[in-house]
Amino acid sequence: METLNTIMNTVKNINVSSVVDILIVAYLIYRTYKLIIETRAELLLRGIILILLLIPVSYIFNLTMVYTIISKTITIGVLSMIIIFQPEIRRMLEHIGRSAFSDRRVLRDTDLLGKVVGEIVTAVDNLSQTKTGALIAIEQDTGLGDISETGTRIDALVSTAILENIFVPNTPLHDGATIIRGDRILSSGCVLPLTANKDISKKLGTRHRAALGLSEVSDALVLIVSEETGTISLALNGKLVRNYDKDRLQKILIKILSSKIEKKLTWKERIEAWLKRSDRTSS
Ligand SMILES: Nc1ncnc2c1ncn2[C@@H]1O[C@H](COP(=O)(O)OP(=O)(O)OP(=O)(O)O)[C@@H](O)[C@H]1O
Repeated sequence: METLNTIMNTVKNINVSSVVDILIVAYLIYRTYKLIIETRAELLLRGIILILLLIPVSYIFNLTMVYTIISKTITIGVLSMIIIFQPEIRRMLEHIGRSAFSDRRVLRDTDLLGKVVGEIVTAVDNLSQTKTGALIAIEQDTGLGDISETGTRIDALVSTAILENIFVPNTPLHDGATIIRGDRILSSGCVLPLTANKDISKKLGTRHRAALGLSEVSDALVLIVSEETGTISLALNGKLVRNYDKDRLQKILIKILSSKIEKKLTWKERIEAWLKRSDRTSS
């Protein structure tokens, strides 16, 4: 009866600010869960939940030693988690920042997007056929300004010829990554953060590890051409997918980048884009 009264009192005290409070906390928990579930932190999270469940269990069954050890080490545990999950926490904060203040960095015109992707894909395909090692990061919402400053500024329109030229072996800019923002090549010879993921194949060297590393801390699309095999790979959100051919690569890049366009268009722009599309199909 007492419990019921407490519940009723709590329900009565709920007001707008408590609803907002609950919604914000629920959103933060959801985003954290989604981020963790996509990363190597998932197994660690399961371990933490198990340990946390031990607190009430040890209390109920009077397991004094277990209870004391877990409850006394929990503060150190939280601190360690912040250190261990630093990349994931950073990504989460960036995700939140991105949703709150969406910027206009990505290409907003479908025709231009098709052209830029076409230039990149042709370059990557040609580099793959000549087994020329390459690393290209396409910026999305996470700004890559700090990364681009580690290299040499190019600031040229994206073109197959320039991209191929950049990666010619033994030329000054071929080492490191090239960063693309919108329809421009921002800079080349950039240093990317290496992944600390121990699960990836030992056969993959630092080029692939650097691509994965950047994809873990940003939403960039990172393309890799292997110097050894000519294989084309794509790193995105901490995952590496290998063996792309020209068509598949073109499709996936258009799909991902155009989904960003749709999201960022205003209603007026959406209607204009729709009218443009129907004009094209009727003529
Ligand atoms: N942190 C980094 N940031 C950017 N580029 C890097 C980084 N580390 C290595 N690279 C690039 O990767 C090249 C070395 O590639 P390595 O052979 O180790 O990688 P790999 O993954 O085995 O690729 P490949 O199949 O092309 O040999 C370097 O010459 C440099 O251009």
